[in-house]
Amino acid sequence: MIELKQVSKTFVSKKSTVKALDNVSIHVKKGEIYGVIGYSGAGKSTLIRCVNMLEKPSEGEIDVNGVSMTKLSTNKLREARQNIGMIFQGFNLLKTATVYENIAIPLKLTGIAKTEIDERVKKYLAVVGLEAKADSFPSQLSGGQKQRVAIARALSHEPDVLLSDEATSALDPETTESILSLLLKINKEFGITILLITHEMHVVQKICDRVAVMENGKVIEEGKVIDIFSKSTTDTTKKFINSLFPEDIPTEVLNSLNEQGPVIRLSFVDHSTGKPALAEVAKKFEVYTNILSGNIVQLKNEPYGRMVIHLQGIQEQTEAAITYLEAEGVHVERVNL
Ligand SMILES: Nc1ncnc2c1ncn2[C@@H]1O[C@H](COP(=O)(O)OP(=O)(O)OP(=O)(O)O)[C@@H](O)[C@H]1O
Repeated sequence: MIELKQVSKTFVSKKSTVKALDNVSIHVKKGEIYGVIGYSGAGKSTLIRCVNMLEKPSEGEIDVNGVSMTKLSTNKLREARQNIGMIFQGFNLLKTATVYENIAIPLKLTGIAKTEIDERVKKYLAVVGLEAKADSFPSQLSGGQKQRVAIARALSHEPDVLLSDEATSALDPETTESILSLLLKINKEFGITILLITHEMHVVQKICDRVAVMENGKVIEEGKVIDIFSKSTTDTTKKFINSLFPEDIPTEVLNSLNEQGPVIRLSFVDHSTGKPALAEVAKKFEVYTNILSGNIVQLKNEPYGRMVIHLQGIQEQTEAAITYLEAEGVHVERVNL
């Protein structure tokens, strides 16, 4: 549905040259929610802005729903953009227009008949749960409500693709949850393909099917969210995942525990793997298992858990326990400093 082929973007000014995108290739499939995560300056905004040609790539090709965006004339590009909705961190609503008008005005500009506009505004305000706010002005709405208006405005053009540029970054945690649920709902109900950029792993965890991790303009890891969680290879990706599993074990405690037996980090997909395997360890081997921290997060399609455990016992037994856990499909990492 969205394909970036070897896309690069270089910003050149008198003072500097910045390669914001460096040979990026990703393929977002029809109907999926695809996340791009990275720290500030990684190139995420440039990437998403290239998809609808708000930014023109220096090299490479971009296809959206079979249309080669990089080759379109200005007129054709305007047409193609109708098929690509976009929502922003700052909502981008017209302050002096009502909620109704914020959705209706852009529709009018595309030449849609008045009755059809009225139908669409009402339909999509209902989808985002804001029928009662049609006559309100943006200043009378909360941040979450403003983002809902922006989502209704994007949907009213009935696009195949929705681009989300840090749409929840300015919202509190509870409102973020409700907007993420809304994005899931519209993805499911309308089959809209969603490409989102974020710096919050929580957003990827909750709603994405696949994810690309960006650093210095490059995609450094890419794949199904569950695979990135369980098999990440780069420090940057690990840091993003670790943000969901705070461990906070003081250095002194860790050092003193390691003297009495290994401290290990277990990760597992599905509840059925981690905890039962640990219970078996306690039965089968002469080791005491002491849980130092643990958390299970719900990914879009499956749960993923992590625990930090201290195994106390003679080395032969603790090593046998680790081998057993690995054989049971639990990923084991030693926690040393
Ligand atoms: N119009 C521009 N002119 C010059 N440099 C730019 C321009 N836009 C972005 N850059 C540079 O390109 C790099 C990538 O920026 P980009 O905004 O795409 O990153 P980002 O991952 O979205 O970060 P943030 O979350 O902070 O916006 C940065 O070094 C930035 O300074």
